[in-house]
Amino acid sequence: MTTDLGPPALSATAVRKAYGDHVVLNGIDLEIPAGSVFALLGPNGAGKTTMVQILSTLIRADAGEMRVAGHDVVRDPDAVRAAIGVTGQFSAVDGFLTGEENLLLMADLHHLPRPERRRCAADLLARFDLADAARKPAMTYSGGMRRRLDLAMTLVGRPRVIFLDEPTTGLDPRSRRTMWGIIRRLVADKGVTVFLTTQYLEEADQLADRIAVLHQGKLVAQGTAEELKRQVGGGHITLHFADPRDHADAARTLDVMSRNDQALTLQVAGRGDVPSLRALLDRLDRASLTVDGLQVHTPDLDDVFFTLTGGPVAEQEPAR
Ligand SMILES: Nc1ncnc2c1ncn2[C@@H]1O[C@H](COP(=O)(O)OP(=O)(O)OP(=O)(O)O)[C@@H](O)[C@H]1O
Repeated sequence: MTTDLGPPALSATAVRKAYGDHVVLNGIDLEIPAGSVFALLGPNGAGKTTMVQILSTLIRADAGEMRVAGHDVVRDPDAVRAAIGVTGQFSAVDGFLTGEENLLLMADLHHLPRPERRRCAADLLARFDLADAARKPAMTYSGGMRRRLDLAMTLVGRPRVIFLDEPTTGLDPRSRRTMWGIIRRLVADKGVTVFLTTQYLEEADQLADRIAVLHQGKLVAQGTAEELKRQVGGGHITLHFADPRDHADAARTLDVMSRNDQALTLQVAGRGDVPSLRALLDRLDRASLTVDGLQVHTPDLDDVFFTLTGGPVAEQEPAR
């Protein structure tokens, strides 16, 4: 399908994949505009890697139509391979080679003209903050450096669509943020399309223009982070009381979602904006009840996942 923004960078219709009677993907439809970041969100075992492997021509789907960078995945896999880059859980980095050698090897594989090889390697090492470590064997790199090198190697071929399969799994929070910055710059500078898989709701929220939630072989929701959060409805406010009598009286006065008699807390529905907080506190004041403290909880993607799947983000077995 063609949109106002030109043909999508990636489209998929009714994609299905099963291993024996184990249905991993059960009718997946996707359309990703060029130059955007798309996040496929799901817990361990949801089928994210399987989807990436199918779209990047590594394995065949049982059914479905897919186009990547304008090419049919089944009929024209070579053209798809030439247009994409994939960094996955199994890195292409050779630990015995230095960062620079890894990049030069990649430049060789892509038949870059000789003078351009060194220029390309130097440029990528600088961009990915690896210049100081360029001459050290990759096996001495930290997890974050290795991921950055892996992504840099993918860029040597100037892909138009990049698949990042769980790019920050196992990284510490600081390395994760560095990686996020790199991914954002990649899209802003080069206009490439990023297909990202993640089990981190915050990562999808931070990076993606659009998010799809994969659960038991199906996409149970698609939209921007804001749209998904809206589906969950409002947030809630937790009120803390110091006096058990105030706690009990407030529980009778207010429309309470839940109460904790040990912690002396009450949860009430509400967006937590200033007028509704003022109204809530006025109501307690009029009843001469003293609130010790309060917390506002605005809905996040964790709530979305909980609402859509009826459970927390945890390892799951796809539908059989
Ligand atoms: N070659 C295979 N043969 C049989 N089952 C497989 C094969 N590859 C994957 N699976 C199963 O398909 C399901 C989806 O796996 P997949 O790796 O796509 O999930 P994922 O969402 O990427 O999870 P993770 O975050 O753990 O990588 C899992 O239950 C897995 O065991």
